[in-house]
Amino acid sequence: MPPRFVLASRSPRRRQILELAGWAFDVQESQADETIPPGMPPDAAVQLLARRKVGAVAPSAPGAFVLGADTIVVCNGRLLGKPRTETEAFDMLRLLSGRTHDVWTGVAIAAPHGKTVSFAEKTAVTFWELSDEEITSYIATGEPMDKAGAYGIQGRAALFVRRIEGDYLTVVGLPLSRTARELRRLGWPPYGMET
Ligand SMILES: Cc1cn([C@H]2C[C@H](O)[C@@H](COP(=O)(O)OP(=O)(O)OP(=O)(O)O)O2)c(=O)[nH]c1=O
Repeated sequence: MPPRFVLASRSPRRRQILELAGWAFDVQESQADETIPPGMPPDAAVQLLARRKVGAVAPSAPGAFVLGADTIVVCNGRLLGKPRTETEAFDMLRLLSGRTHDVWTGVAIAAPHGKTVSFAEKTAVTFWELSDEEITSYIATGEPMDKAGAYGIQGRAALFVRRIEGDYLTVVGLPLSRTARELRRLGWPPYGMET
């Protein structure tokens, strides 16, 4: 039997991105601690969290490829995760206004033979200046609350973006082309299951 592929995530975006590759996969929510050790650089932090997400699911998916990912926004040396309140979302968007920030996504993949690899990708995003009214009406859409940096580039916040440098899908939560290349080295998709 060919190995299964399990996406360890509750994020609908990651599922949709992975669907672009055309592989059959299952989704399993992972409950992992998302606290980052103070002072850890962002590329290491997103890989650590992605590995934790994989580690929470892998024991219940023996013999499968298990993939987990984590996204954070870094602006002016501050690491921004998901906002806990609308006030926090406002402060994050105010910080991002008129500036260039980095979006880091870490990916971890556990292969059936027991090895786990991880990597991180970065995309730089530049926002136009945002007025307080723009920020307030964006927060009222509800879009910011489950997203790192309090915005979703794939939604209304597309209107905030002046330029990006890097893979767009790194911002949405999964750098698909790099992921596919890493997976190929680990033997996915198996012979005969290529799309
Ligand atoms: C910056 C940005 C982030 N995001 C999302 C991607 C991630 O889902 C989320 C960051 O939170 P994560 O903790 O990376 O992921 P999650 O909690 O949504 O899902 P899981 O841990 O179960 O895989 O922010 C966007 O959808 N669009 C964007 O433009």
